[in-house]
Amino acid sequence: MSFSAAVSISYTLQGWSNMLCAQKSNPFSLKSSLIPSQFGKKLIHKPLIRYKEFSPKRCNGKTKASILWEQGYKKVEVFSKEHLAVSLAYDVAQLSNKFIRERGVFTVVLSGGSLIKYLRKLVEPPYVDSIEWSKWHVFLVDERVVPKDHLESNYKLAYDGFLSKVAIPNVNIHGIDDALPADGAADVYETSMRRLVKSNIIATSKNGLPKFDLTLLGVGPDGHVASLFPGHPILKENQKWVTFIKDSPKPPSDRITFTLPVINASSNIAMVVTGEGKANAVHSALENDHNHHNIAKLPVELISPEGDLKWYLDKGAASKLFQKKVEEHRNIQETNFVNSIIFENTKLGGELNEIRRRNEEMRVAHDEKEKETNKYFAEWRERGEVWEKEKETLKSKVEEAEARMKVVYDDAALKGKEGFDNAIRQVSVLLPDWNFSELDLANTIENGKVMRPVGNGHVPVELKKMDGSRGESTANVQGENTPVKDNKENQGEGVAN
Ligand SMILES: O=C(O)[C@H](O)[C@@H](O)[C@H](O)[C@H](O)COP(=O)(O)O
Repeated sequence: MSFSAAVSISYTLQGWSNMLCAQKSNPFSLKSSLIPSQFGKKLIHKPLIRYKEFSPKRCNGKTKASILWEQGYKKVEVFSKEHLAVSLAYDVAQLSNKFIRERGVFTVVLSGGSLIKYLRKLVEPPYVDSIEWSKWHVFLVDERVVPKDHLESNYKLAYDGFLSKVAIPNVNIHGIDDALPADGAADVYETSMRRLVKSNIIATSKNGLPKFDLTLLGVGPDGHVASLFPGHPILKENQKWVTFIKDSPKPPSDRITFTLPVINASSNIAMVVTGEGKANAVHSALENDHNHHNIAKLPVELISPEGDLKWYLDKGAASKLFQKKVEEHRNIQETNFVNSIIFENTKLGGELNEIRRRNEEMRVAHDEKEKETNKYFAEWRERGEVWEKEKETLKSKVEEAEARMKVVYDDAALKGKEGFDNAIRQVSVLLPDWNFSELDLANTIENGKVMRPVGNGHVPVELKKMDGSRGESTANVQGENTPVKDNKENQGEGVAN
């Protein structure tokens, strides 16, 4: 099983773009759900994918999902500190099983520093009991030239924190000869490595270099790895497997260290880096443009193994990595925001234009209606004037008719029934619209009044009086034989016959 296969992660984010879709619990979560859709195009929100080789152990307790991405050949995973230890133990156990199965041994190289504490899960169940510790051979990638029980000793650090708690035989823990000075200690260490290569405990790379199964490295804030410091000449060492340094910028000054080619010959390298102080170094290693050859590279940038390389980072160490992406993301958000405003404006502009258009339509319709109404009023005014004139004409005709009727009625009053019938005839001629037929046929004179039949009785006939009002007509017509004289007197208006 290769390192990459072993590095099965609990949750994997596919590629850079999807990194932006990480869960909120993740420090790099950018809440892509807030990204506004842009003109129907939505940023695709891919769910976290559960990796096939997911191990429940990796998600125990408060451990959280991590972010993984690959940039070129580099695998980088960002964890909470707890999850980092859980994940690292799982991966180391997988590699241990793989190499022990394939080679019968597992050669592991340790650096000093904080790395040791991140191996703490290996000394707990299930690993403490399940790993074949007896098959392990442990080496130190660098060592301070101090006694093994010295507080500065990497051997002591690793032994106290890890090696003494698992069943690795002491003979398989390869520390330096602390009785020797740095140069001697480096030589002896290399010699014993050569012996182990010969006996096939340590595998050999195609360049004839020792090929360790797993090298676990820490990184200094200045970008150093092992005891290979920035700008130091031993960075160029390509003959020796193990060299020494007597002017280490990080105390103590005297150290031995694996050379860069030996480190890079490893089958697997795990870079375990935590804390914001390492963010620049991590950024240089993972995001620097490596085409700029004239810029002096940090030692960490020179880690480029034949096998697999994986970075185990915490939020602090990874904090500079995402800036470009965060910036890009922010730009996208800003662009989307501006676009959405433009879109809204355009929409509102459209709506406004529509309202203006409808308003204009209504104004035109209103004007039309007003014109029609004015025309209508003008017509009616005109008609009214005509009617007024007609009314005047009619009035004078009515007056004329009334005057003549007066003569007729007066005459009728003088002549009684016969005179009345005569009057009716004359009035009929004068007022042809009036219906006098009933009157003609059925009128009778009762008590001196002209009556007409209604139902079983008779009612007085209404005729126009001389003053124009309606009333019981012919009050003066009292009977066929009523003397004309009396009628004339009753009428109160003498009319010449
Ligand atoms: O002996 C040493 O000083 C270490 O081997 C050194 O290379 C160490 O690994 C880094 O400085 C990171 O150390 P931290 O992880 O403690 O920062």
